[in-house]
Amino acid sequence: MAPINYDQEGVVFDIQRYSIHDGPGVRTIVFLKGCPLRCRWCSNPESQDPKPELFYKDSSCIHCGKCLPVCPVAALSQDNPGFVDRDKCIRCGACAEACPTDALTRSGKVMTVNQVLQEVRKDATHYRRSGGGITLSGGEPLMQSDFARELLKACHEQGWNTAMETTGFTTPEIIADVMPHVDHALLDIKAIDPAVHMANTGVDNRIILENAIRTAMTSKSVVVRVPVVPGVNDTEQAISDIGNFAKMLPGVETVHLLGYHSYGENKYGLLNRAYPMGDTPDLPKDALPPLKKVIESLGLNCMIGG
Ligand SMILES: C[S@@+](CC[C@H](N)C(=O)[O-])C[C@H]1O[C@@H](n2cnc3c(N)ncnc32)[C@H](O)[C@@H]1O
Ligand code: SF4
Ligand code: SF4
Ligand code: SF4
Repeated sequence: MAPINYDQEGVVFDIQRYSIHDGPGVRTIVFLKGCPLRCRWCSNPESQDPKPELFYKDSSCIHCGKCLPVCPVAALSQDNPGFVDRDKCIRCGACAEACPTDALTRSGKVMTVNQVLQEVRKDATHYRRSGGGITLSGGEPLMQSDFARELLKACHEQGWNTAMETTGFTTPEIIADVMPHVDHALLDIKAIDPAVHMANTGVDNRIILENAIRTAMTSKSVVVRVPVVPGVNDTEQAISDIGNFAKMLPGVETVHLLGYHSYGENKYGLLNRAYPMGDTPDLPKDALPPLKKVIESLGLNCMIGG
């Protein structure tokens, strides 16, 4: 195996410590920026653009004007200081550094594998006791495949368990390159019907379904995850289609059902974007147990949440 490149850089938008979700034991979740999908319900809209970007919180702006002169490309307006012309913005972050109230903040920073390791190491004693480790999430972690691979290799070198939340929308070569370094793959399947998938995520699901088979054949443990979204896949038929697909993946025994929530809505506002789900209510709690039964009737284990 090639030596680990600890200087490999990636764009990380969050590191969450002490998570008890997204893999076994206590986990540190490292969120990588960039995603080729545009799921209408995505709870992390700041994850989608591969580069760092600005959040602007109007209610925190005191109109001091300190952000205006530091912008090298005049992407901020005199009349509405925090409003960002996102086509002009070169993501330098100077305005966020100048802002005294954090009305402007930058999401995403370039980190090396070594820098992420130093952060993750703070939880390492909990990994040993709980069988936990690191989970790569996003965004789509496979969009930064070189960084993901080197980070996963470095974690294995430390003896830490690795997991990845992915939708697998990438090339077969990247699956073959990265997935052998993942102990637990949490594989999202959002819809089997190609038209439904395209209309709600912006991409064809053929690659995803083919790569799900490749992932199942490459990874040590794979769980299929389904965000259950009203009007998209919250019917017994849609869930049964996903269950039947999961059932034929080698080694897959478990499906997680995640009910749609609108927790990410406010972040769309901070990015000056409209929320694609409008006022769609969160999936009611009683909608999931019957769908769980559908999965179980296919001979699979099913967990609500995950
Ligand atoms: C933020 S995604 C990151 C991983 C990858 N991009 C994906 O979608 O699988 C992590 C998990 O959150 C789920 N998710 C995203 N938005 C959601 C929402 N509004 N409600 C419920 N689950 C959501 C995804 O389906 C996925 O299982
Ligand atoms: S991030 Fe840089 S380019 Fe973008 S608005 Fe702020 S100062 Fe201007
Ligand atoms: S520096 Fe911050 S508080 Fe001052 S005008 Fe700019 S966004 Fe508003
Ligand atoms: S694949 Fe995941 S990160 Fe990408 S848009 Fe969909 S939910 Fe968001």
